[in-house]
Amino acid sequence: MAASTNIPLIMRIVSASIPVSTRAGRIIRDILKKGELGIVEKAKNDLQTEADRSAQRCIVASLHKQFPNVAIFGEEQLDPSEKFDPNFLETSSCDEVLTKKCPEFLTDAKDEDVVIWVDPLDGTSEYTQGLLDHVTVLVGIAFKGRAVAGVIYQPYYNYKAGPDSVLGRCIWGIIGVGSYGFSRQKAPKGQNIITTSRAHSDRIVTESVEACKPTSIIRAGGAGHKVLLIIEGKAHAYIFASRGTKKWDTCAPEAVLHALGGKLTDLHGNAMLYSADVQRKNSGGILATVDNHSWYTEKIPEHVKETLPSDPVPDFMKKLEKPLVIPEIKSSSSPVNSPPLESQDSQSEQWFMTKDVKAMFAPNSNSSNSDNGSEISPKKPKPNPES
Ligand SMILES: Nc1ncnc2c1ncn2[C@@H]1O[C@H](COP(=O)(O)O)[C@@H](OP(=O)(O)O)[C@H]1O
Repeated sequence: MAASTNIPLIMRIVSASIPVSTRAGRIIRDILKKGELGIVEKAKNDLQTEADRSAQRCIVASLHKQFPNVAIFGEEQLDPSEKFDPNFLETSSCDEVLTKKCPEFLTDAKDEDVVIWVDPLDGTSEYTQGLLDHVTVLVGIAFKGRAVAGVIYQPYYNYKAGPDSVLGRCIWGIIGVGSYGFSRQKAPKGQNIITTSRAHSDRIVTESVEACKPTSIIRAGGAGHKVLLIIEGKAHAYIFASRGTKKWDTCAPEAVLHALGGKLTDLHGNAMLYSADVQRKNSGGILATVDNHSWYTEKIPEHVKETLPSDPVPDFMKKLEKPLVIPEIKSSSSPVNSPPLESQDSQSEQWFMTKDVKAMFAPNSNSSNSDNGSEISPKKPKPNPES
């Protein structure tokens, strides 16, 4: 049953996104089982399957039905005339979320403050190659342009563990509430394990990883999966010196990581921006860590940073009132140790309030991009993201 509207919006969206992403995960498994993947090459090295399409239809239709005035952006551009099977609508909610107290800075979130970023199948390339634990479903929730909550469903979690194991798991997090659904582990002491892309690597990606002096490198698929490697202590940092990922790849993982005291930023250490009018590409690359974030940003070569500038600040952020500091999340409250690196981060996150939240829905003047994904936006700004 859908949650009562007395409950703060962000809590209701997270509560709804857990069964929705779980359902999408089931769709992904069913399609692979049938073996009819319907692979389309959207661009060089960028695949889409029937699982991406069907999972997105389920997620977007289900969330839109429950939150008709919230903007939703999905990775896949789908044919709107295609019939949607109402059996794939999921409108239940997760009670566990609703028992948590909404953090104060999110209690008054209005429909127009919120954007939902959906990657129905992160790790598509790995899905087609049978590397199934790399696959995740990502539902990220942004408030006033920043990632604040996320759901990561891993449909093939436990798939090698035998027929008696429960297949799939759901990880979720809200900044100020915490992250749930996984077992947090320490990254090994005395090592510096770095994870990066396996399918979209190049010379610059490798050079940037090497500059951070890894003791070993894990080349893995999916932004969601790589953030899970960090929060479960299998890697110390996720580094991707490329503009290849988009907002739907990072919003949910960023929020889950941030909610437990970690950080996901661009390679400069600057915040990712997730309002409706941002460009879709993460043009400044990705750096995700639980500890020692600034140690890594300092190690990235300057010439790499020059080729990967931070996202341009969208118009609405330029009209900000004074920055608002939100509760700092302490990673030390959980058993995570530092990599063998010298400095500790002490930067506190800064959050911003806009004078006029509607401004964040204004179309932006950036150039267009053929890879916009799809949009359901009740305030009908035609986002015009830059490539
Ligand atoms: N050069 C590139 N071109 C297209 N997509 C890219 C890309 N680099 C990264 N991505 C996308 O970013 C996500 C994480 O990449 P990776 O698995 O290589 O770490 C994947 O999303 P999807 O699997 O949802 O398409 C991947 O397709």
